Amino acid sequence: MFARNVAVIGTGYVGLTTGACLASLGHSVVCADSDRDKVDRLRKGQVDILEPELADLVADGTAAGRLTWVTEAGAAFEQGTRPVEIVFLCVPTPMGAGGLADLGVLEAVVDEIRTLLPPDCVLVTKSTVPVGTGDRITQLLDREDVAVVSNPEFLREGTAVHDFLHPDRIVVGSARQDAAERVAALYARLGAPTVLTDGPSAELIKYAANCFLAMKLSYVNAVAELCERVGADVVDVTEGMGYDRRIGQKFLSPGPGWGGSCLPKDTSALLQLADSADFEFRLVRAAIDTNSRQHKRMVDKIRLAVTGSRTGSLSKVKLALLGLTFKAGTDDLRDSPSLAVAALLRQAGADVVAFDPAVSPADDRLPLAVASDAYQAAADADAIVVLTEWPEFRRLDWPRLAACVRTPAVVDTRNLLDPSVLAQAGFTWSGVGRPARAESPPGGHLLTGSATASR
Ligand SMILES: NC(=O)c1ccc[n+]([C@@H]2O[C@H](COP(=O)([O-])OP(=O)(O)OC[C@H]3O[C@@H](n4cnc5c(N)ncnc54)[C@H](O)[C@@H]3O)[C@@H](O)[C@H]2O)c1
Ligand SMILES: O=c1ccn([C@@H]2O[C@H](COP(=O)(O)OP(=O)(O)O[C@H]3O[C@H](CO)[C@@H](O)[C@H](O)[C@H]3O)[C@@H](O)[C@H]2O)c(=O)[nH]1
Repeated sequence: MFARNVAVIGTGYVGLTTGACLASLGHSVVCADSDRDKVDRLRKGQVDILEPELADLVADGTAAGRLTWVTEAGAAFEQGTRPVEIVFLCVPTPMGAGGLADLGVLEAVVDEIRTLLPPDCVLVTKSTVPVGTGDRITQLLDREDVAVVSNPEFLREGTAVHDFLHPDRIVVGSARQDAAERVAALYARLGAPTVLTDGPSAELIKYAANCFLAMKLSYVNAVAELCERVGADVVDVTEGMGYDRRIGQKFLSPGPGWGGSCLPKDTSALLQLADSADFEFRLVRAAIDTNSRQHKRMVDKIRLAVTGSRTGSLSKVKLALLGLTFKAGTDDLRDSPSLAVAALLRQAGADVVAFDPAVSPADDRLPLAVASDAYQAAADADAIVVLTEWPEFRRLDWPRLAACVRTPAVVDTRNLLDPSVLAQAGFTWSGVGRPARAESPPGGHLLTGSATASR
């Protein structure tokens, strides 16, 4: 393998993982971020996101001299003795006006570095960008010698390092095949299937994949609703669906709705892209609508648990919310369904106190009270609502919680808890797509082979 000189611009979930993992593969990487405090912390080996293995890779790469840190994107090209050959753009592309991806930061960075890029280098977009962005970057650069390549990233938060080093596939697209191959060669040691294609196809693969995942989740949330109406159990239904290898067991867990920094913005951006191509992408529209409805459905469930009616008043009702991050294993609160449900509960007049193992009570990003543990959050609560599937919630002392609350009711929007454990502690339990039970259900059982259901 040839070790390459690489620059990474933006050191968030994607950029930091990219930089640290490429360094672990033997490449020399200089990481640039405009957030000076973050760069100072990284220089000291401090990683401020919750990602297993990332801090170790950062420390190893820094100690080996293969990872260095700068604050100006342009300064990334002045490091080391050999010129930077490949430059990754890993800056944010948040949801902008009308649901379009906001390319303001990305374009500003391209403008900042266009004259500073070393001759004959490759500029790679790893940020998620709409189809046509590669062509736009080529125009903005106005440099014949610099090739533009799309290399979308598919890592998940909470398993970012693992996903980067064990990818299902690598996608590289460009009008310049030689440049695409140079980028693909960076990952050669990973032995992953590699799709070499044109720029627009690579850009679309990213959106098409994320929107497919979002549709799968909205479908499963709709199946869960149907289960409730006809008396079926979604846990057994999805297990039975998932053994079909064309469907698979993963991404079949119903919940309070899908969220995070990617699926919501990417579904919106794909809708806008389709719209601009005069195509009404009704499936994606339905997935988004089903998701917003899911938040409201969770509030109705809570009303039912607390007042006995799906339309009962939540005014002055005290609710303990367990889980604020958009899924377990991350500290990311961006577009979290928990926050969407919490906002609806507050609008309905409820008094909410939350606990999340990854969110500090001193965190001032949140418009609600955060307790330092589940027992404090549950004090005098009319119901406990599980919103994020942190495994530690299963291990809570439920009899102790029963002694803290005003009414022993649990609404489990992730089907995380064992209803029989709760029943023993005196709680009523309601989940999503499952009959409300006091005892463990018989469950779908596999008579031969072994169950492999997982997210
Ligand atoms: N988070 C994910 O799981 C994930 C996965 C795949 C793809 N993506 C895509 O990757 C991109 C980045 O996402 P993220 O979650 O890593 O974002 P992030 O917000 O975690 O990190 C972005 C980083 O860019 C830095 N930055 C902002 N402006 C800059 C500038 N002008 N110069 C240098 N640095 C600058 C910020 O300080 C921050 O450290 C987005 O397009 C996103 O859609 C994200
Ligand atoms: O069975 C499931 C699986 C997920 N979710 C929810 O779906 C959302 C998204 O989860 P996940 O996809 O694991 O989160 P991300 O880390 O945002 O990863 C997605 O978005 C990234 C950014 O584009 C992509 O790189 C990843 O491939 C893609 O999975 C979260 O709210 C989860 O709680 C469920 O409700 N049920």
